[in-house]
Amino acid sequence: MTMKVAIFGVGLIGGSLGLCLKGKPGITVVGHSHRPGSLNRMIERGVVDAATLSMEEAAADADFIFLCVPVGNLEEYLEKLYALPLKPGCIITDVGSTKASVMERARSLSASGVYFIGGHPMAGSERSGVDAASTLLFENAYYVLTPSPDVPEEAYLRLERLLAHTRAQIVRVDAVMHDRIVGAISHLPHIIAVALVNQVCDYNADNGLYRTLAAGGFRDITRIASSDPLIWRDILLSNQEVLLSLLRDWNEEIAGFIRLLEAQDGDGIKQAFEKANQFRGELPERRKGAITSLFDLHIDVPDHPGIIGQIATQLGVNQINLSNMQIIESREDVPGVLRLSFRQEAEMERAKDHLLTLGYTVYV
Ligand SMILES: NC(=O)c1ccc[n+]([C@@H]2O[C@H](COP(=O)([O-])OP(=O)(O)OC[C@H]3O[C@@H](n4cnc5c(N)ncnc54)[C@H](O)[C@@H]3O)[C@@H](O)[C@H]2O)c1
Ligand SMILES: O=C(O)C(=O)C[C@]1(C(=O)O)C=C[C@@H](O)C=C1
Repeated sequence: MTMKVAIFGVGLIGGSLGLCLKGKPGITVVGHSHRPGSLNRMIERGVVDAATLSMEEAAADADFIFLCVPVGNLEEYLEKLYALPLKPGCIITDVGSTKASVMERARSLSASGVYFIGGHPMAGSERSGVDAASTLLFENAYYVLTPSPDVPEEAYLRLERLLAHTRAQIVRVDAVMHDRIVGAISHLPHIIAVALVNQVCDYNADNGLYRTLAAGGFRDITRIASSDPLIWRDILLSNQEVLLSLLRDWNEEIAGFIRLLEAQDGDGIKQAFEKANQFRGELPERRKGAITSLFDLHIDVPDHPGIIGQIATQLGVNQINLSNMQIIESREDVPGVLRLSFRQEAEMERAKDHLLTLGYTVYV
């Protein structure tokens, strides 16, 4: 039996979902766009089986409908969809970065036999559009679902089964709680990144050295300032109350630093860094890649061409099965620059012994 999945808004997130679902047994993916120019691109990019400008055509007989449009357009899409004849049992879900407002609107629109389950994959990028879509975007990320209490468990489980193709971990969260949490760990950081870049720009635009010298720290903390302005306008407006309260707390945090500096309180500054180090060190590491591996080695390798090939060859010659290999771009959380992953602990131990005898520095 074939399942039809309709995706409205085939950009970064919609396109990535398409890549995860298209070609899976029994699944057909249809993409909808409001712009004629986008249809060919989504087909060329291979994220959907078919593309249409017609909402009716996309929604007809769909088993699942994903709304992947900007947050500010979700309500309008919901209203239009609920006015169409939808397949009984159809599940409508969204990927919007806020959940309370869309859940409320969906509640007011309910149609018999059609279920709305709010969704939000906690993975993304500062890039947007279908060209930025990736099969691996959701792998090992958390994917929040916010079903209202009247959604039958059967429907929830059906969506959960479909989303297994994303390889994300599904987590059920209350919509209001969701908005409070993502306000703090996603929306406020975007505001701060933008404010930081704008502060440097506003006060120093005529001194090119600021741009030249902007190194790792500035770039790390401001990557997300390059995010799509329209997408973020909608997200921030939709989470207004939560953000206003967080920004007041932020003012307090900054005022604390002003006081520490004015008082030349070195211990206080050190303590602030120690506290942040500890909390941040406890964040679970996110891993992306085709293979979920269990046993990892980190090794330091000298930076010269061919070294990675040599290590892979040395392991291969010794019949040690390597599952995955990753160069670690950001060294902040882990020692070593190369991660070697093994399915079996014994295999990892053999690799460690072998690499040690070859003189590498190895961390388990
Ligand atoms: N970017 C992220 O990191 C991220 C992560 C998780 C969730 N989200 C959420 O996913 C949704 C889509 O974001 P994205 O990053 O994929 O954005 P995107 O710009 O890459 O994609 C949005 C898509 O919606 C389409 N669209 C349809 N109607 C539109 C309209 N009236 N105005 C503008 N665009 C319209 C666009 O053509 C585009 O294909 C948003 O609700 C966002 O909050 C984003
Ligand atoms: O990695 C990024 O670039 C993101 O901004 C992703 C991010 C986040 O803040 O973590 C952004 C918005 C989403 O709704 C979910 C994830």
